[in-house]
Amino acid sequence: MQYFPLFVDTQSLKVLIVGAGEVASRKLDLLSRTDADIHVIAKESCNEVLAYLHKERISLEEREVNFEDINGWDLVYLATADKALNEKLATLAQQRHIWVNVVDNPEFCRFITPSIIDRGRLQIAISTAGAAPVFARELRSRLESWLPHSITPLFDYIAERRSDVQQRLPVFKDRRVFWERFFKLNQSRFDADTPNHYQDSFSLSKVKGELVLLDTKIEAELLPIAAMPYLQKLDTIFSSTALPHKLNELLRRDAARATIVTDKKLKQALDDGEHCLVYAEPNEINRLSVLFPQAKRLKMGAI
Ligand SMILES: C[C@@]1(CC(=O)O)c2cc3[nH]c(cc4nc(cc5[nH]c(cc(n2)[C@H]1CCC(=O)O)[C@@](C)(CC(=O)O)[C@@H]5CCC(=O)O)C(CC(=O)O)=C4CCC(=O)O)c(CCC(=O)O)c3CC(=O)O
Ligand SMILES: NC(=O)C1=CN([C@@H]2O[C@H](COP(=O)(O)OP(=O)(O)OC[C@H]3O[C@@H](n4cnc5c(N)ncnc54)[C@H](O)[C@@H]3O)[C@@H](O)[C@H]2O)C=CC1
Repeated sequence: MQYFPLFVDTQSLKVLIVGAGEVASRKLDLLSRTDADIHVIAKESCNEVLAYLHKERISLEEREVNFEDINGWDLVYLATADKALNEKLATLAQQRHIWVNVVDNPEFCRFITPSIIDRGRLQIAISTAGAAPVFARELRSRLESWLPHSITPLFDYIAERRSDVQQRLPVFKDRRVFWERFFKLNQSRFDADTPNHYQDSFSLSKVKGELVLLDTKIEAELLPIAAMPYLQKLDTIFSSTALPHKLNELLRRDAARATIVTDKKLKQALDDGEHCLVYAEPNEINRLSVLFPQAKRLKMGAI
């Protein structure tokens, strides 16, 4: 992973864009939605950039850029059509520890711009590490049509209720179960039923734990897609051997890990409502599937 995705707080972030052509205006379409202070320096500006000036969203200086301009910014975008100039300014920015993006030159980028699906609090960023921006754009259009715009107020609604849920359900695990129930009932819609789904998620009866069994002979990449929701819900993973890397990638990252499990301990965890995975030799998995007939035994291509 050469490029690591992270989400930057744009409040009081100082951003400079050099160049005000088509590409600069595309970056501005995204940046203008943030809280950042944006300044543009360009000899000439296209109409789209001027529109942001007229809306007072940016400040603009129409002139040649100079080396002293690359000072005192958090982020700098270089979008002039002059390759040598962009490279020189990018090198200066790097020397001054300013994060820099050169629109047509990943080699000189400290960070790159992803394709973004903007649903308010929900932000999805897609990158191909520069390999195929058009693929990123097309994946974005598919996700855009899949995620309704009403998901924006849904996440505002949820954010306002986080502390209510924390107070009403003091145990961490109960809160997770609560949110899982809520999203199952409500899906990604926000409508008149959403408050009912919210209340109903508190009152549903306590869910039972779940045991998932996987034997060491089964390769992670051959597991069916239907197995993924089980792997993503796990509270505890029991295994006396190291997990193969590919399997580990599929498991819920913050699940607890334990090496040895007694039958008694496993039963207790299930009674406590935990989702458990046991990864062990086929003989041990055979034994456990007799002992816990309700367990889901993962197989290649099917459950
Ligand atoms: C490395 C990166 C640096 C950066 O700009 O941050 C970069 C670099 C380059 N882009 C080039 C070309 C094009 N870029 C687009 C579109 C987008 N490019 C974006 C990001 C990025 N572009 C970063 C990597 C992102 C990633 O990880 O995938 C998006 C996501 C965001 C945005 O720009 O706002 C936005 C889609 C937004 C959306 O719609 O969702 C299109 C298509 C179009 O215009 O519709 C074309 C023409 C087709 C083509 O050439 O592929 C070229 C060749 C220039 C040349 O040949 O002259 C280079 C340089 C090179 O490849 O060396
Ligand atoms: N148009 C596109 O879809 C893509 C373009 N690119 C590349 O991105 C770069 C920018 O593209 P466009 O926005 O289309 O170019 P453009 O020519 O429309 O805009 C360049 C901007 O930089 C300014 N500028 C140039 N020299 C300057 C200087 N010395 N001081 C201050 N401002 C200066 C110009 O006044 C103008 O505002 C180009 O290198 C292009 O090859 C890369 C990917 C896609």
